[in-house]
Amino acid sequence: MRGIDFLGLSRIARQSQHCARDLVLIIGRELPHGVESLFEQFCHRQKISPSCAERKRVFLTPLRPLLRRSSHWARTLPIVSFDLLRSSPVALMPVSDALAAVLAGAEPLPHEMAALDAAFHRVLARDVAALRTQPPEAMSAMDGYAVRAADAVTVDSTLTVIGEVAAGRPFAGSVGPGEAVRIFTGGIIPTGANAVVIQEDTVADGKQVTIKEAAIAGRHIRPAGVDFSEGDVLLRRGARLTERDLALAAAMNHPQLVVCRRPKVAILATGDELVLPGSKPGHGQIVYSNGYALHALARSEGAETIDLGIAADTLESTAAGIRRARESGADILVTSGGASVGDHDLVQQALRDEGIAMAFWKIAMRPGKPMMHGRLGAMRVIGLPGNPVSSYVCAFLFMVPLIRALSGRSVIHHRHERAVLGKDVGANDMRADYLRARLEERDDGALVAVPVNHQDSSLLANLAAAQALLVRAPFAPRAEAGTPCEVLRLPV
Ligand SMILES: Nc1nc2c(c(=O)[nH]1)N[C@H]1C(S)=C(S)[C@@H](COP(=O)(O)OP(=O)(O)OC[C@H]3O[C@@H](n4cnc5c(N)ncnc54)[C@H](O)[C@@H]3O)O[C@H]1N2
Ligand code: MOO
Repeated sequence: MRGIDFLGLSRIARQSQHCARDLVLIIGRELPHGVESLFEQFCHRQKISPSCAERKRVFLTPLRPLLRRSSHWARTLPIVSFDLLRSSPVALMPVSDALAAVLAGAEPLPHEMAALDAAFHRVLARDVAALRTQPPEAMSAMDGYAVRAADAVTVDSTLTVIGEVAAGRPFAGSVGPGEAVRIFTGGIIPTGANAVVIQEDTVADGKQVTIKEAAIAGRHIRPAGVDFSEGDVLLRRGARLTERDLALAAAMNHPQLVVCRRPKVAILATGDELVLPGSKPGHGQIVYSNGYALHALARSEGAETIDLGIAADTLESTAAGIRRARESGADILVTSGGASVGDHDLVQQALRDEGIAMAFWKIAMRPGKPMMHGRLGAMRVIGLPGNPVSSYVCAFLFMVPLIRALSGRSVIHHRHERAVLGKDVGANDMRADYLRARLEERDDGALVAVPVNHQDSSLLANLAAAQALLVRAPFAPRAEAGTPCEVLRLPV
């Protein structure tokens, strides 16, 4: 038997139990000879049953039969997979566990004041109550005449105009029997009047006005407080302020609002091969693209971004980039590239040298398997894979909710939407799949998700053409066009 012993197996199983799942599968690409008996010994010592019954917490199973199986449990169980042939087992963390790890302890950043004109898209740190009643008094909704309805129920009644009220210029007197006051939209209804007759329904003649359409009590009058009353809480903590919210806050008489500080996201690319767009790439060079999507995505979520440029494929250069991120006071460091297992993939080592507390490396997802996450002091680190689609998809799935949580937003998760498959998809393996898909609308209004033909994680043209990620759970069975599926809409 290669590479696995009793202690190794125990370590794997202990690690697998740390992911706080009710049920865990330990999966080997193939099970080395003898591992079953080790597993039985392990289960015996841990007092867990190695058989397939419902009470068990840990299963050992070879991958192939599992993939062939389409029974309910194989499709729906959370999976932690370990390569049993390696002496140091490597876990692929389930997406939901990885997201929980990224979001662990992510509290809203400290509060600050923002003037209204700088508060667009900021996140409220406190509920906002109205400082006044709106409108503060009954107001006219139209240009016309404020009257006592009882005096103007008959067509052709003639009233004496005793004054005028415009927005901001109230009428000091009161309207008595047989009297009217000329009024304009936004004018305060004078005492005594209880209706407005619009000017199109009147004939004016000097100080006299003749009513051509019977008045109705309350007509064209906005009662005091019809919009809101002093003390009403109309904007809630955690809301990202829209332009409509800003107008409302202004009407509530708030010149500034208490918001959460924006997260600072530092972005560090790695790779000797990268050259900037517009240059003349040499043989084997690749045009840098990931950062453009990452900066824009982070900013559109309300973060401030810091560009740390491109580190060379050396530990020194990568570590220098990481230190610049710390010096800049970044809340989040996002690296791209160098996350995998190649000789030039140095990000993990550089982060470890800088003292990172690594939470995970490798997720059971496609694209994006080699993503890593950890903390360097207060700074959260998301190590994205270099492939452009992997880097974007991971940023969308993990960086965005983290930015939202630190920004203080009450809704941080992407919304899964129901759709139907636009074409057949094959059975999935142990990694959750995030297929780039176009969205179409069927005649009956149903949303149809059509996965693009080529899903390779280097294909930016396909990513740009997609409007959604079609989510396929680990071990999802083959599914035919027309069957329900779940999608995450990509930002527009
Ligand atoms: N033996 C294995 N090889 C690979 C594995 C594995 O498990 N075993 N995983 C594959 C997967 S999945 C991914 S994803 C990639 C990720 O690798 P890295 O994070 O180390 O990325 P790089 O090697 O640095 O780059 C990959 C690819 O992307 C290009 N790149 C990188 N940064 C940028 C950028 N800022 N703009 C545009 N393009 C970029 C880079 O030039 C490479 O072509 O590893 C697989 N390999
Ligand atoms: O999983 Mo990697 O992210 O395919 O390219």
